[in-house]
Amino acid sequence: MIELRNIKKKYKQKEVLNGVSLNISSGVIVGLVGPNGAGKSTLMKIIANILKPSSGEVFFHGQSVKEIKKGFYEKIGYVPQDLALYHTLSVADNIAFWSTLSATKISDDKINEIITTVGLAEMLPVKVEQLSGGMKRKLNIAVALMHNPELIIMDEPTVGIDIQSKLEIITFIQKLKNEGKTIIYSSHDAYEVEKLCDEIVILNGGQIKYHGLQKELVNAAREKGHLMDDDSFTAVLSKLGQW
Ligand SMILES: Nc1ncnc2c1ncn2[C@@H]1O[C@H](COP(=O)(O)OP(=O)(O)OP(=O)(O)O)[C@@H](O)[C@H]1O
Repeated sequence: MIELRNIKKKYKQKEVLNGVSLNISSGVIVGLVGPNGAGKSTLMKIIANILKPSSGEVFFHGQSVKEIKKGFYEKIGYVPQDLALYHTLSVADNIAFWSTLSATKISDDKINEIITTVGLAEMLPVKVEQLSGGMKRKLNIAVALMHNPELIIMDEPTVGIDIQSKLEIITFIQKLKNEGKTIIYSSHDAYEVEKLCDEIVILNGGQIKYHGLQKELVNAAREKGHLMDDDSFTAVLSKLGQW
């Protein structure tokens, strides 16, 4: 579904991505992991076509995203790391605003469905600034997904929230996968990456150091001789700088 060919990205003189090539199949959840500053957010923005690479190309269903115009943004949902919400507006007004950005009309049924699924139906009249951190995160996800995209890019969507909200969001993402969505998911949380992701991509030093099944990651780390405190998934994710 998504193919990255030799993506490079420099911010001024600083090289962040240095030749990233990757294929992502439909219907999988891919965990994008790596140490702080590895370039995960940069790569996700490039896939979402909201940031241009310095060189290289992204293909969506075989077509370069440079050539796909408006239709591309209808097919993807991008959940940014920073909240993209109007804090002085109500939940309902945020939904109304974001739904107008979609080229195709989003039905009230679809909006109600997603707001109910993320547990915010009772909060529609409440201003965003009065929501808890977890509720804001859920709304941030909901507004990015109202148009029912087939590819979902989520950049640390659960950062800074309590475990209960985190579990609810995990359940919601599993539901999206069961609906056949393709999801690229960045997180530093070993628990949720292990629970959610079918495949793992490790980004470090501007390059992909591993792309394979999540279940095989611990074995791969052992075979590569990475030092781990134990054989847990958490131990591998805590040492990504070694890759
Ligand atoms: N707009 C920008 N201008 C200059 N440098 C940038 C810009 N955006 C990111 N960087 C730098 O690029 C590098 C990669 O940043 P990026 O946010 O993509 O990493 P990340 O893997 O998502 O990090 P984290 O896990 O901490 O969120 C960092 O060194 C960052 O400081």
